[in-house]
Amino acid sequence: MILELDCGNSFIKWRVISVDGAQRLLAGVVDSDAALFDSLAAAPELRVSRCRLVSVRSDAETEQLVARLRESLGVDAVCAQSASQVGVVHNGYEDFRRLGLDRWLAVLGAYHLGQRACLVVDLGTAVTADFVSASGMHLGGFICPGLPLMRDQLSTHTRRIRYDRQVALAALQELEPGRSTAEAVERGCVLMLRGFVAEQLLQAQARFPEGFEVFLTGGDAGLVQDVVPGAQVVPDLVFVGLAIACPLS
Ligand SMILES: Nc1ncnc2c1ncn2[C@@H]1O[C@H](COP(=O)(O)OP(=O)(O)O)[C@@H](O)[C@H]1O
Ligand SMILES: CC(C)(COP(=O)(O)O)[C@@H](O)C(=O)NCCC(=O)O
Ligand SMILES: [K+]
Repeated sequence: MILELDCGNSFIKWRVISVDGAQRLLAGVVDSDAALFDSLAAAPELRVSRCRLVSVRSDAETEQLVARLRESLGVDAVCAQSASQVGVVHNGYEDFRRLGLDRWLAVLGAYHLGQRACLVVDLGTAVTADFVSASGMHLGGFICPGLPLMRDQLSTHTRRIRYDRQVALAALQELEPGRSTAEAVERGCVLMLRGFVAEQLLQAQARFPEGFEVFLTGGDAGLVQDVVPGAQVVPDLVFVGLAIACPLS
């Protein structure tokens, strides 16, 4: 079995696949290393022989996780590294090492699945949009705060924006003008995300008149899905790219 990890700024997405990559056996989302090891310990008949991961966390945090994986599972995790090119896909950053590895893998995964120009939007702690041309040139992208950051900044920098988490979840049942603080903030922030995605779509239409695929991924992809009716929502997009960047021969 292969254990795959996508370590974002807020959550670790993990999954276990068969060695030939054909079957997805287990999967989960956890908010800490400790919770990851608890989930793995509770998994029935887990026999991990290989591990690969991508992390946008600090090198120290990533090294600590790799060490714990070695201790508890006896595997040496292969970590995705920055590259200026993988196959025909070229990294478009001035310094390719500065492009977030999750973005790079999502770009690789999207181009692999789409085989033509792509717009890739990843909605997590931060929201990122990346453009890839039909020939595989990554043209760069945009970064803005994601839903958790927008909502936290509002409560941190105001005195009276306060409401509880349960109320927040209920507020997103619809997007009518809010009639409570929770509704006004939650819906306002979701409309920011939706407006961002709509703008990226316009940019892709102008940049790729010959047509393009839109890929949405990340924990909040569902909140913007209907802004782009033809979009493919691929929760595992980073893992698709991880398998390409880190083949386990
Ligand atoms: N089941 C879930 N578990 C955790 N976060 C979720 C879930 N469903 C939606 N979300 C949303 O997804 C966001 C995290 O997305 P994710 O792509 O995991 O972020 P990151 O990669 O930055 O850690 C959360 O802030 C939350 O708004
Ligand atoms: C933009 C990000 C913070 C997104 O992280 P996430 O929301 O997935 O946790 C991450 O890709 C990152 O740290 N990037 C480095 C900066 C850059 O891509 O230019
Ligand atoms: K993201």
